[in-house]
Amino acid sequence: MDAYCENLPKIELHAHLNGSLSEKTLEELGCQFNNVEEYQKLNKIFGKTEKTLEDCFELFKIAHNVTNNVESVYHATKCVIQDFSAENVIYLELRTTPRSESTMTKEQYIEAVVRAIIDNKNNIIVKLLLSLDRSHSKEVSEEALDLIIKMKERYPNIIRGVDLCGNPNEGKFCGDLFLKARENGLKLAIHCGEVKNNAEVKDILKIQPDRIGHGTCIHPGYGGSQDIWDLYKKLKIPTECCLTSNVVCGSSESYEKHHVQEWIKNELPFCINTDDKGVFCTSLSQEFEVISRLFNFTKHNLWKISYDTIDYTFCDKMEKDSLRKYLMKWATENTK
Ligand SMILES: CNc1ncnc2c1ncn2[C@@H]1O[C@H](COP(=O)(O)O)[C@@H](O)[C@H]1O
Ligand SMILES: [Zn+2]
Repeated sequence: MDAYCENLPKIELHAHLNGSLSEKTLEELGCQFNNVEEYQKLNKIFGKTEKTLEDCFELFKIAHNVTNNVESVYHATKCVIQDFSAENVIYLELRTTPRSESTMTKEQYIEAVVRAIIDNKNNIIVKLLLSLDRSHSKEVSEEALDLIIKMKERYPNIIRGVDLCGNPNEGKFCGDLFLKARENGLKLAIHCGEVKNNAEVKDILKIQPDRIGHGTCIHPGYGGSQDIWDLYKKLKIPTECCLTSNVVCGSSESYEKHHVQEWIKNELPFCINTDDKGVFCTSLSQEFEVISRLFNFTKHNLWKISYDTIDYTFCDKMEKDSLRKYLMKWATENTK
């Protein structure tokens, strides 16, 4: 099964650039050995306390310290694309928060990421989602959104959507920003219910994002409420599940108790993702192995997850059709 998960053509829809850097990439970017170890420390403790989610947000600073100029942002993006491609990810939606540093503006940051995407599209389709960080002030986010809209007009085939990310215990969801993003042709993928916050989850669901991230605390068995779950079941918004991320951060008690089981039981749309494969020391193949073990999935079940995920991507119809064709052909050649 492990080889099958590795070989299966996969679709990754929830990967944060600076959380996805491998040990090798961090070293190439000049990261010290002890900082690389620190970046990966959560996976080693795997002990989950309430504090680990908070710890996690500290770790991104390690990557941010070495992706602080256009060359390093370009290199980081290139390496992450190549790493995903090497494990047979055929379609990747990478997300990142535009960041300014003393040597680059947010616009130059986005340009560097886009350039790396354009230069590294062998055997893989890559789209970009730009993130707003919930811990930033509304003014900062408004300005960032205007830039995102401008850049989307410059690169309409690459920049496809907006994400809301950042420490879920900080800041808040500003619905009007996302409505504006949508009016300007951007798709919405919003981190939703990573921690219990029923009022916010309701506000997010009400604007009907195209996808939600995690969805941990929506079901009543996981801190949500019955009316929120009923609303979710009616809307059937595809949920980006990131099992290892949730277990390592402690937002899920264990793989066995992960909320994805409610999606499976109720036949609700979900996809499997890595979130931050560098920080959590995972890969998309590994996430497929986890889910296959948990639910005794057959090869066909796993293939179907990959195939259904095409529906939830933010690419054009023609690209979706070509992905479907590719997976169909792969199935006929690999299912004996
Ligand atoms: C663990 N669950 C999560 N929940 C919410 N936001 C997360 C996250 N994991 C990562 N990020 C967001 O992604 C940024 C790093 O990548 P970029 O600098 O944008 O490429 C983090 O700073 C955080 O805002
Ligand atoms: Zn995330």
